[in-house]
Amino acid sequence: MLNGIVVKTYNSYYYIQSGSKIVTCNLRGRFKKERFSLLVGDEVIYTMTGPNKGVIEKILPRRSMLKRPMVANVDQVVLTFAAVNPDIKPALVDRFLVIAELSELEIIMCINKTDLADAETVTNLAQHYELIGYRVLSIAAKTGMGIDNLRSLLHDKISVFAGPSGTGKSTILNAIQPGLELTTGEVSHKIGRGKHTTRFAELLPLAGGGFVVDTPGFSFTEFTDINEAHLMHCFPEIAKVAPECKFSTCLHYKEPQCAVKQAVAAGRIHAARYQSYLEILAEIRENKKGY
Ligand SMILES: Nc1nc2c(ncn2[C@@H]2O[C@H](COP(=O)(O)OP(=O)(O)OP(=O)(O)O)[C@@H](O)[C@H]2O)c(=O)[nH]1
Ligand SMILES: [Zn+2]
Repeated sequence: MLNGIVVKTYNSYYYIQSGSKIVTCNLRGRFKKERFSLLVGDEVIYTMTGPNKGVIEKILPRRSMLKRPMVANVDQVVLTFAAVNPDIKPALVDRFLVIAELSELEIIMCINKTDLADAETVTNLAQHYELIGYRVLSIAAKTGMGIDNLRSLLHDKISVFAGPSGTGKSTILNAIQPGLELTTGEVSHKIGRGKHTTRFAELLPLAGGGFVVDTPGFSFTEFTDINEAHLMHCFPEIAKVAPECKFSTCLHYKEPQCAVKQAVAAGRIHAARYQSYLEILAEIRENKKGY
């Protein structure tokens, strides 16, 4: 019995990475009967049936599951923004943060292209998110600044990159390990992967251990899978204060004696973050009306 991780699926075959080798496996019939969908990222036990060929005997329990893209056992999301070009849009950052929080993965924020911005701008940006409690790395993929740091955070983990277009996701990956390229938005359009073609993500192995998902996560920022009451938990600084609100059902909107609104007025919660919260709350309500 051997242990491995599914790095790719293709035509009912599963490519299992075990140490440094790849074994092509299929599933025992009983799994097919159970209609179990084995995902990239799943850990399995297999036996060899020939040179580089095997059969999957057992699927180990999943630690996590990311829906977009569908990958099991992802540990963390690296949210990439650019200090400039394209300039950081705080409201867009907040939307990405909410979706990342929904996935319940560890979040690493990367502020890239710091070579193009002045030091003070970068420090202020980083501080804004650090104060909320996020881990922020200021990097420049082009010059290599901060890349060693990021590489060490990816070690032995399964990581997915996400962030607006043009912020440097592919460049960062290439700086971390030349040749390890993300399948970017543009590329997938070029080869015609429309929304009707199923496409499964793959895991790209990192030289020192760990994997990166080959396609960026959750780029469509719509809030369909979330309810109003849960939204505050995607804003750590709001969730922290919320228990002090007069009403336990407080959505921190029009309710009286709201500790969140008081914290905003006192400057303990950033007004722009609260604004993002209200905007997303309104969107969730709008979506609900459509049902
Ligand atoms: N000056 C500077 N330019 C950078 C840096 N990182 C990336 N770029 C440039 O920014 C542009 C976009 O980089 P990509 O790596 O393609 O960005 P991406 O996030 O993968 O973009 P999408 O594929 O659209 O999602 C390219 O022209 C890169 O050369 C950096 O640290 N500094
Ligand atoms: Zn409240």
